[in-house]
Amino acid sequence: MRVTFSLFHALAVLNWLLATESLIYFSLAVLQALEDGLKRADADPSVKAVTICGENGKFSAGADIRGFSSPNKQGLGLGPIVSLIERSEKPVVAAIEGIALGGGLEVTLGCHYRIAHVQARMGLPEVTIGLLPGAEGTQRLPRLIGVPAALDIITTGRHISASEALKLGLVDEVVEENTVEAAIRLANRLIGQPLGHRRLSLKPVPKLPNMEAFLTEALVKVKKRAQGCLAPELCFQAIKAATEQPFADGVRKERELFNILLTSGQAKALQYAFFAERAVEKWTTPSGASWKTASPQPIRKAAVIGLGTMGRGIVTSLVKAKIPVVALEQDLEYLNTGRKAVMLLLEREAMKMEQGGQTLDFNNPARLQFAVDFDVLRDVDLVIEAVFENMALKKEIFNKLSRICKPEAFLCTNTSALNIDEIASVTSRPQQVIGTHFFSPAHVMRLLEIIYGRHTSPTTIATAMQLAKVMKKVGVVVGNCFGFVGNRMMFPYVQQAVFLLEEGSRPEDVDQVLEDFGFKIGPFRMSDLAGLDVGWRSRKDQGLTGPTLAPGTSARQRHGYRYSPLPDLLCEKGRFGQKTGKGWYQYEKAGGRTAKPDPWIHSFLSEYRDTHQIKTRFIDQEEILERCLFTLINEGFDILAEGIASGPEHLDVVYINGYGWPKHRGGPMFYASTVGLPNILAKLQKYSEIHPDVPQLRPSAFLKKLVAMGNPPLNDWMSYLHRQSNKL
Ligand SMILES: CC(C)(COP(=O)(O)OP(=O)(O)OC[C@H]1O[C@@H](n2cnc3c(N)ncnc32)[C@H](O)[C@@H]1OP(=O)(O)O)[C@@H](O)C(=O)NCCC(=O)NCCSC(=O)CC(=O)CCCCCCCCCCCCC(=O)O
Ligand SMILES: NC(=O)C1=CN([C@@H]2O[C@H](COP(=O)(O)OP(=O)(O)OC[C@H]3O[C@@H](n4cnc5c(N)ncnc54)[C@H](O)[C@@H]3O)[C@@H](O)[C@H]2O)C=CC1
Repeated sequence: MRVTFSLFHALAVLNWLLATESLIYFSLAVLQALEDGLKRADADPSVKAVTICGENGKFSAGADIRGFSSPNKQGLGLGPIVSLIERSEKPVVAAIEGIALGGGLEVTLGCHYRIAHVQARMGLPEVTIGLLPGAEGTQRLPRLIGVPAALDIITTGRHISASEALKLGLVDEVVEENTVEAAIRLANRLIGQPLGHRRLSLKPVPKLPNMEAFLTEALVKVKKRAQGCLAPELCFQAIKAATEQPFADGVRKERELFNILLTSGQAKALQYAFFAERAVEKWTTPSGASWKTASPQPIRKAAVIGLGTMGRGIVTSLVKAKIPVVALEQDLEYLNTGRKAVMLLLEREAMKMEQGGQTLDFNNPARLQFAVDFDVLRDVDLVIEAVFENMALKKEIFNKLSRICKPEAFLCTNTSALNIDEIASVTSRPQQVIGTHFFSPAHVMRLLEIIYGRHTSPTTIATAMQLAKVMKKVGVVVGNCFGFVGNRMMFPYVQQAVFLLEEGSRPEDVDQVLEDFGFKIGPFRMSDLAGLDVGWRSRKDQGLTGPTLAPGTSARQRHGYRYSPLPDLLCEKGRFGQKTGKGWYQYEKAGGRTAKPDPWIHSFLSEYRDTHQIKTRFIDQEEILERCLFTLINEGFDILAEGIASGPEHLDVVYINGYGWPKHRGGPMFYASTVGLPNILAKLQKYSEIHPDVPQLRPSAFLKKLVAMGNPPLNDWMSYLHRQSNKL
């Protein structure tokens, strides 16, 4: 950031570079230089007006987030600097280009006027990193744009466009040309004019006829959206203070609330998640392939095969990303059903986009084409297969694709668990075969698990990662194993949930504990939503249930380990979840969404326990939480040890973006580090002794090693993988 002194006697401009670093966020040095520059401008009689702008076309991304966890908390001095700007007797104009976020936007609120470039984005995203705008932003913004708009921007942290900012009155002017020059021109025009009415701290908060009722209702909404996250509610409290107290008292309240958040575990977890998401972009594989050296290929046209639950969402995402797409089904009947579903999704998306001033063009056959004939795939650059989860079918499709598609085309599978190498083996181009595992609903969920096989080339991985970015998804590169990262960790979690039902819990008890922990939905609500038949089909294919099961197999054992047939029994009764109106819960109708505890399930479980002579016991919340979460985490340690993921942040990003893990708890591996690895190990050992026939409860060797090495911080875990430990 720099301060530009605009001289009165001519349009000569003195540029004063405040920071030698070209960072877009504040360091302590930038803040110091900003303060010094302002003081010098005030003291210099030849300076008549001041313009503040950023370097390299970007105003500022706010404070350096890493500074919040450093001992000398960088950025804490910004509030007084914003006041200093506001008090200046010389007009100060902000020239906003690129981004003005967090403390960056708060600086502009101290300025007397704000000019933004038409492509600039603004926002106060502190809430997303567990904080609130602590440089007096919660007090100035409501005074400028009113309480409802300020509440929306501060409690959601969303970015707004320059045109929205202009409508809200957040900026005074939007320009298409050089913003700094426009700001200097304005600054020169303002010289000598009164500034009192432009100082936000002196203005009252605009009144609403029903402020109290509005705030009461708003708090309910904020809390509902927050799902256990502290920052949105404290943002609300700070804004409420602006409506009730004079500016100085409001600022004191803002500081008090900011300090609560700053020292909370939630802020640490959310800031960890911010950097984890960026760290996974820099992918590497054990063979040495890396984002640094691999170049993505352009995708000018794509195809999706199968327009079921997943295919529909994938097509929608591709259309939204402006990639022309061919959508293919097995016959005309399926095609028509799929087409209707896709069009409905696109219409809804178009409506949402229109509200934000954007358009979505999908009625053009050059953008979206429906077909049943594989021949139309000859010119596509990339295919995403999303047919039934069946290896024989997937192999048939890949063999066909390999023969029909042009040699350079990439072949992707949306399988949720199957072996990528086996699928690739039937093609003549295994180096261009990759798993692209979307999550349901695919046009909404941000995660894209990208699974490389033994022969997958670095170019293919880079292309899939680039595709994720274009589709506005978070790509996470992982290795090939049954269930990859996400589902492999999910299996023991769901398995424990079902075992708990056998032992005495009810679906709603287990779900409640995990939802209270912060999951968007518990494991049983989630199974009902995804469809119980999906897992049933997979278990039948694995020979765990169904006609291929060896006669005489014990009902509750497979391969010598504990097995629960409960989900199979439900499917045999046609209870597939929401789609059939009955699953672990009952619904108002087939396709219904509101889960109600089902007395039928309660008596079914009771009969089941009687049949298998299981003594029902009361299971407390602690046991439910520990058995579900610690087995999931335990599997995560095995995944790391096997090199399936290159670091714990990969697992955390997968869980936050694909499985509804509460972001303010930082992901399962971060959570494990906060609980303490010795505690997790001790609990797993305890439960494993009670249930020796459940291998998933046996502590991972890597977890044991980390505990033996003294419970190192999460950042260091991977360095212990290949180190010898003589303590084991
Ligand atoms: C900016 C982006 C939109 C850019 O996105 P994109 O182009 O996609 O690039 P990225 O890959 O995301 O980022 C590139 C690169 O930059 C890194 N980075 C980006 N922003 C930051 C940042 N703010 N800090 C650190 N690093 C950042 C990013 O990690 C990438 O690097 P890599 O990881 O190496 O790849 C996007 O990046 C974005 O959205 N950034 C975050 C923006 C944000 O959240 N800003 C808000 C920050 S918090 C803030 O600004 C608050 C304040 O400034 C308030 C000051 C505190 C005042 C406190 C006063 C109260 C005093 C009370 C205490 C008193 C004590 C007492 O009295 O006792
Ligand atoms: N449902 C979910 O939540 C998730 C599913 N997946 C995976 O995505 C894939 C698809 O799953 P769903 O969409 O749920 O299945 P689905 O059963 O809803 O849809 C599959 C579609 O594939 C079509 N199809 C079958 N054979 C075909 C062929 N030869 N040619 C063209 N189309 C054909 C079917 O007609 C059907 O419309 C599976 O591999 C599944 O494991 C992955 C993530 C989540």
